[in-house]
Amino acid sequence: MNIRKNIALIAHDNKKEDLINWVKENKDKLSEHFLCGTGTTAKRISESTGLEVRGFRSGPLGGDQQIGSRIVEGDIDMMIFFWDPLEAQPHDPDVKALLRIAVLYDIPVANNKSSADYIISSPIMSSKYEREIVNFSKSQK
Ligand SMILES: O=C(CO)COP(=O)(O)O
Repeated sequence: MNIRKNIALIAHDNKKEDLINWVKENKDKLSEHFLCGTGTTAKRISESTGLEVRGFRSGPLGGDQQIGSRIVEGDIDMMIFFWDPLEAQPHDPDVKALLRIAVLYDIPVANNKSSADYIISSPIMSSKYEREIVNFSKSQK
C-alpha cells in the first residue's frame, strides 16, 4: 500500500487540455493520491475526470502563491505544472516565485508531459521513497 502523496496540478490556459489528457491517462494512479491545483485547472480536471481536486484561487488571483506557501509548509510532495512557454502571463512574477520555491524545497516538478510521465512512474510515488526534508541553517531562517 503506497502512502498518499499531495500532488499539485497546474496548467496555463493553452496547456490545460494537455494536462487534462495526462490526468486521464494516469487517472488510476492519481486517484490513489490527494490532488490539488489552482482554481480553474482544479475545476476543469474534476469536471473532465471525476477526480476530487482541491481548488485554490485561480493563478492570476493568487493561486500560485497559495500553492507556494503550501510547499513551504511541507504540504505538497510534488508538482505537475504545465506552464506556457509561448505566452506571457499577467502574474509571471508569481509563476517564477512558485517555481523558485519548488526548487528551494526540493519538490519534484514536471513542466511537460514527458517529465510528468517520469514522475508518475518513478519510485518517488511509492511509500519506500522518502524525500529528504530540506532544513535551512539558522542564518537562513
Ligand atoms: O495561472 C495559472 C498558473 O500560473 C493557473 O491558474 P488557473 O488554474 O486558475 O487557470
